Amino acid sequence: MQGMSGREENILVLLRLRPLNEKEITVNEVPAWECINETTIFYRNTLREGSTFPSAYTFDRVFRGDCCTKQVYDEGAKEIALSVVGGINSSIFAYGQTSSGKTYTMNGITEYAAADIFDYINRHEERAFVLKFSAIEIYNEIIRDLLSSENTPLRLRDDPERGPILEKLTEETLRDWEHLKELISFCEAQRQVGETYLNDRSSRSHQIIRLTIESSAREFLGKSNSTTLAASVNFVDLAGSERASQALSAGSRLKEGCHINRSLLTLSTVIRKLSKGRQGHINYRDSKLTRILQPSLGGNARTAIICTLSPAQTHVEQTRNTLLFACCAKEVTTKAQVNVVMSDKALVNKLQKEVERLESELRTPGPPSNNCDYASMLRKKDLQIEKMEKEIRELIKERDLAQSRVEDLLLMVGNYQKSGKEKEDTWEDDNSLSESSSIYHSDVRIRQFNNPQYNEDGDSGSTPEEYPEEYCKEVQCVELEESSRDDLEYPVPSTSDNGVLVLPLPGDENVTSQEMLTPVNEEMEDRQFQANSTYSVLEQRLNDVQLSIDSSVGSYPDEQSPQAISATMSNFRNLTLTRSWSCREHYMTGFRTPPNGFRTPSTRCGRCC
Ligand SMILES: Nc1ncnc2c1ncn2[C@@H]1O[C@H](COP(=O)(O)OP(=O)(O)OP(=O)(O)O)[C@@H](O)[C@H]1O
Repeated sequence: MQGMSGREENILVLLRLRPLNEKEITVNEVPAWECINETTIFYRNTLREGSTFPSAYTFDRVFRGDCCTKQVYDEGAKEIALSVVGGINSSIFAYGQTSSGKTYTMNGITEYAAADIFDYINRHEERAFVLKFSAIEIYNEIIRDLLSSENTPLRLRDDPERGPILEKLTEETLRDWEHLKELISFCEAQRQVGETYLNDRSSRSHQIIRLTIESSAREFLGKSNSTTLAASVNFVDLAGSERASQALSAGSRLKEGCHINRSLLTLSTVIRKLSKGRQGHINYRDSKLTRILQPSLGGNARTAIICTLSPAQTHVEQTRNTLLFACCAKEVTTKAQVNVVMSDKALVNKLQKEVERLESELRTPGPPSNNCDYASMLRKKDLQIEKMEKEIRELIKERDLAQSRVEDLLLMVGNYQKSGKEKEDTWEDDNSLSESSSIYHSDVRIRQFNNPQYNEDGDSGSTPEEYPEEYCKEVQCVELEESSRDDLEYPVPSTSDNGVLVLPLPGDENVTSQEMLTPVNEEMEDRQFQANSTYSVLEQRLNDVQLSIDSSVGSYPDEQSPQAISATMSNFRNLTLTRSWSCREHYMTGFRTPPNGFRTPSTRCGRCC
């Protein structure tokens, strides 16, 4: 059974003052209580007695002695009782001292409510209804089935879903109104009633008549989506509290009175505790009555309590007790909910879907949610690293290109220096321009580099074609490696204040630009400067990207999957910096540049970097 969460509401508390009965009139009782309006009852004798008790009490509704039970039902209990047709459990109680009119009231309320339920069923032909009747009494703390002639006590057990359950309780499905009347009469005959001084027909037990209504929309009957509303309404006629001295009870009556009072005391305690909130232990289990009524007292049912009063001055103390109970009860809240029962088909359908879902989960076990996060994080980081690696490759290319331009410029400078005023070209290769970027003009001629390290014999006339190996640029192939990052801080050509290009040479670090180079024309200087700038910028960018990768990899959580980490690290290791002298610059044949005279540690191999 599923419950749709409902709103919290207070127990409805109604007060019914009965008229003075014959006995009371005989002894010249005068009414001590008066209903001064629809919600307030007033004690007339406060001033005369100088009582410290309040003289006025206010409730949801109070009914004078001349109000009929129909009015009490219509203006008080009806709304609560009929909640049952909408799938909400409800309970109507009558509480009060002996002979105050509980049975009188509840008999009428039960009949009016049942009549309204029948009427509702007749007016709603679109729904199929099943109406069930059951009745019990609690007599001397023993639960009896009032529909059974056997005197076997019923066992009460607690069901975690349905609450308190009475085992083997007879439940009659009602056929019609006559059938209901028949059953009510049968229960009445079965109930423990005894004569006391205060009441000729005093109820010696608590009686609970229960009507259970199940309804389903006819159009969905037998279909998989069929659901049923199911709820019960309890009509509770409590035994009345009594003073042995007033009831003049003895023997079995006295014993009954003790049980009645004890269970009523438990009920009062439960109500008092509930009225102060639900903190702490609520002693429902102290009596069968409170155990059975638990859902109606602090649970999911709508509840109305009709407190019945005798107006006689002789009962003023019991009346005050009842008023005190009523005051506590009006503070108690319940949270009514609609009870929906699924049809067997709908239930099977729902369970089948659940089984399918679980099976598919088993087939494709997903990682726990945090692993899932890590996996997506890893994927993201891998993509980031991949992108950065690409960027590095491009930067290396650009940087190498810039480096080669620097070298070309140096070559040109050397040639200028060597050829002096003759300005005689020793060789030229227009192809060299093919790989040059836009900083070169087409009319720039590349001249032979005049470095004794590579041209010891001074054979300036040798062409690249004649010495292919010598002209191959054997460069430092630098692979990224954290440990050798310092190697990236190599000397780069710079321009001196007087406009000469300063190029440090290996093994001759003190050689000045003047000794090495002669001033070149401004255009050459500009180009050299641009090349140097580009080169430095590229170096810086390369470093930045490397640092970014370092931080990306470093930010991986420790719990990453080992495979993913090792894959990432292997990518990363491919970028480690190592020196290699075996790599030859890829443009060695196409770009016929003479070997330069100094190592350029920043020059990297285009293949493996
Ligand atoms: N509102 C009323 N109007 C007229 N008569 C009433 C009213 N209430 C009760 N009576 C009469 O008072 C008498 C006692 O009523 P009832 O048996 O209902 O009291 P009770 O509270 O159920 O008592 P107990 O606890 O002993 O069973 C009955 O004869 C009943 O007809």
